Amino acid sequence: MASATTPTSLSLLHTSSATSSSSRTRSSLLHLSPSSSSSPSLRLRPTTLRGLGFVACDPLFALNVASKVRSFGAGKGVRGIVSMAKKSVGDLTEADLKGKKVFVRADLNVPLDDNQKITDDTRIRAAVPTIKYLIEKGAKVILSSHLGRPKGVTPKFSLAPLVPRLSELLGIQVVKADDSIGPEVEKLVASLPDGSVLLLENVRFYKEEEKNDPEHAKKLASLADLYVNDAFGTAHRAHASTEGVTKFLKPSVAGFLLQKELDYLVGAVSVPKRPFAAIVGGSKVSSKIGVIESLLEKVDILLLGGGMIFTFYKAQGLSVGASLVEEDKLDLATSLIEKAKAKGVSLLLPTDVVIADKFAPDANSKIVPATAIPDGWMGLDIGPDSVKTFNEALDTTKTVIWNGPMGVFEFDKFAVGTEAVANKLAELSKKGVTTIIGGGDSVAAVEKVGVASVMSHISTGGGASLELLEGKQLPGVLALDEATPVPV
Ligand SMILES: Nc1ncnc2c1ncn2[C@@H]1O[C@H](COP(=O)(O)OP(=O)(O)OP(=O)(O)O)[C@@H](O)[C@H]1O
Ligand SMILES: O=C(O)[C@H](O)COP(=O)(O)O
Repeated sequence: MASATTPTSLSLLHTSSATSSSSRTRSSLLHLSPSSSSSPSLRLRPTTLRGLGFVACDPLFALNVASKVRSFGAGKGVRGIVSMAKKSVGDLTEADLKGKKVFVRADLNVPLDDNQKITDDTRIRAAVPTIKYLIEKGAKVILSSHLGRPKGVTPKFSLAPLVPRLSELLGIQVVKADDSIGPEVEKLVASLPDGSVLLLENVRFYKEEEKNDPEHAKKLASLADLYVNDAFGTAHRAHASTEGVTKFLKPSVAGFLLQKELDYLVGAVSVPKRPFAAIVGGSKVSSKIGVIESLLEKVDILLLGGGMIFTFYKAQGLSVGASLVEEDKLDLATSLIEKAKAKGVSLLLPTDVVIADKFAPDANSKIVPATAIPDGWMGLDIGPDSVKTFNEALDTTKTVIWNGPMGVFEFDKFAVGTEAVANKLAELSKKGVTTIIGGGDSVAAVEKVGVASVMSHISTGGGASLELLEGKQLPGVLALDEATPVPV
């Protein structure tokens, strides 16, 4: 169990001087002096972080890594190591595509307001390059997606509101089917001219979709000659339109968006330019255990923020007032700290926090050292000293991945730490650091700050990006055809 005593001089996290089999270098020591009345004295000893070596790659991507790594990260559009493992839509030529019916699974699961207006079209825009490539090569695109989690046919989850924006972005009128299988759809498919797009109705209107029913997959597949999966956000689901259809359609290849997501979330993360830092925030440590454990195998620096830090503080014997704590995860927090130490990863926890007297946008707030959170107050953001330290650590890096906000960024008063991280990453990105925003609320934060366009990569996946960062393999990706190996 964690010690319940408050240390007088707490080394919140120190890195190991132990050497490991990896040639990563690490050092930095974060000292916290709880006796200090203002902010704790904090010293990040000069780091000697240098990008020296590689970590072990996921087996799927081990092939040819060494030869590809030199070119990786040269900029957007680079075909990195990961995309080499799966056959790509870019491998299909005009001869392969002209006049062919191509079943494209995209993730067009976009937010709609009460008037059925799209409030964020990112996922539609992200699907455009693959569709454009196909229509320019004379293919007949049969486009499919889910929207929401309907139980049976539900008009408010129809894909109809997406047609105008899709047509506008593609520069052609997209035809919409009222179903995703059946004779009416078959008729529409038969009448498609080369270079056109037919949007099927929400594939989740059939329960067989999520059950990955083989007969249903066969019906979807019967509409087309070949298959392109570009639905990264749904690639962690083994559904009929993401996995099942691949059994009946050859070739089954990856779209450009799927490739790019894998290039960054697996490629850049497995073989990063070093030093490599991860910033992990969000509400609970329990939902990020897999991500933290997996990243500890790969990073040189790990910065933690968000609600989860209070479980770490408590595990270290600090008082956390009314802050969010997962009592049953105290041992886990301690073991993650130990693991970081053993791996030689510099794990930095915030040294000061913004506390509030209630969980509300208009709460009274103040900045206190992490060691001095009064009873009844809750930490809702990281403080300015922490931002400074995080920035200093980030200044040493060449690759950064970020998942999860630093505080309750939905309330302006407690959005400062999250926005500071977003701005820092934008600054680093402009200097050539590879910056990857790993989905979920951190994407929303980056967009709120208006720096989304400068990041190296912003994931369109929530659950899918988390699963990838946990080191899991995605069924929608695994089902695709292997690429022809490239000689080393
Ligand atoms: N100190 C805190 N106390 C309570 N909640 C917090 C704190 N810091 C951040 N949060 C909340 O954490 C939430 C995000 O946590 P979550 O674990 O869902 O992160 P995420 O990875 O960005 O999202 P997702 O899992 O949807 O991809 C936000 O709603 C934010 O308000
Ligand atoms: O929004 C998402 O994360 C994807 O579209 C997947 O949706 P799902 O969680 O309903 O499968």
